[in-house]
Amino acid sequence: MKRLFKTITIAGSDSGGGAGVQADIKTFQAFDVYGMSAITAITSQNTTGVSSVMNVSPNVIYDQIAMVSKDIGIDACKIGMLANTEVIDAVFKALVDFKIQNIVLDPVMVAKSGDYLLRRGDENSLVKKLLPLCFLVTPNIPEAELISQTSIKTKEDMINSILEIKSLGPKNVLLKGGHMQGDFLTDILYDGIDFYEFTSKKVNSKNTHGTGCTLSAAITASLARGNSLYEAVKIAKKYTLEAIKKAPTNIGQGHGPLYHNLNFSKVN
Ligand SMILES: Nc1ncnc2c1ncn2[C@@H]1O[C@H](COP(=O)(O)OP(=O)(O)O)[C@@H](O)[C@H]1O
Ligand SMILES: Cc1ncc(COP(=O)(O)OP(=O)(O)O)c(N)n1
Repeated sequence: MKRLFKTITIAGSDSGGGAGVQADIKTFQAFDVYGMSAITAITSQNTTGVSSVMNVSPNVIYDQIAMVSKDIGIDACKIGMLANTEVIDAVFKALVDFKIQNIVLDPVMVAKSGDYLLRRGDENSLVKKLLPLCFLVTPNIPEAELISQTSIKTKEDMINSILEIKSLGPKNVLLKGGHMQGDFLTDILYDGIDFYEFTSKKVNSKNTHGTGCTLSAAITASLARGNSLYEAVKIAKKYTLEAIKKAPTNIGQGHGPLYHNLNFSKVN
């Protein structure tokens, strides 16, 4: 009988299917882990932007996490869109109450379309409450600039920002370089001792909606499967790059989604 590793995404729904819970569940499937969700918000979204958002009540978010924790169990947990401080508080309580481990936080703040997904001014709640609980936090460049209160233009700036973020409590930091200029993109991982660089050629494509969600969900799935953090990031980068390269060209008029249907169940 087959046994599956169990993962949850605590994130918002993207009606367009390219980011949020939809991207995470597709990614979990590609890694052959059992995917569950605690939906934090319903966004009316397509490849061009977000038109409306309905936040799920903090009690219901807590309850979703409680129900799957008590019955099914969670090997690794990805956190994406949390809309405001009340939601952050409910998620914090559930993570503590149910002693959830292997927490990967993608500190989602603004979508590629420019729409705010976390209420402006509530970033500090995310930092203060959730960062200390995280096994890994995966900011992009603008998120890292905001969290570390530094400006990032160079690799040295990336390192300084990472050190600042690490001092806020997460066990490990992965600063994604997708927003940097140049033909090559470098993500930098810091485990408190060493820095590891993951560099790949930049794919010239506008179909990159949901790259951050996909990467963090892939890391979560790979951790659940028992890989080390370094291996998990390496495999997740490979998956995300492949998914960008194979992105379909007929989905929407704006930033289209990635191609998630890759079999990474045997990649270790
Ligand atoms: N055009 C691209 N070509 C190759 N890799 C990319 C490209 N854009 C982003 N990535 C990679 O996708 C991941 C997500 O990056 P990033 O765009 O920085 O995050 P976010 O989607 O949260 O803004 C990173 O590993 C980054 O290096
Ligand atoms: C519901 C929801 N969650 C997260 C995002 C942001 O996703 P991300 O992977 O950062 O990709 P872009 O939106 O920046 O392309 C989202 N849009 N919706």
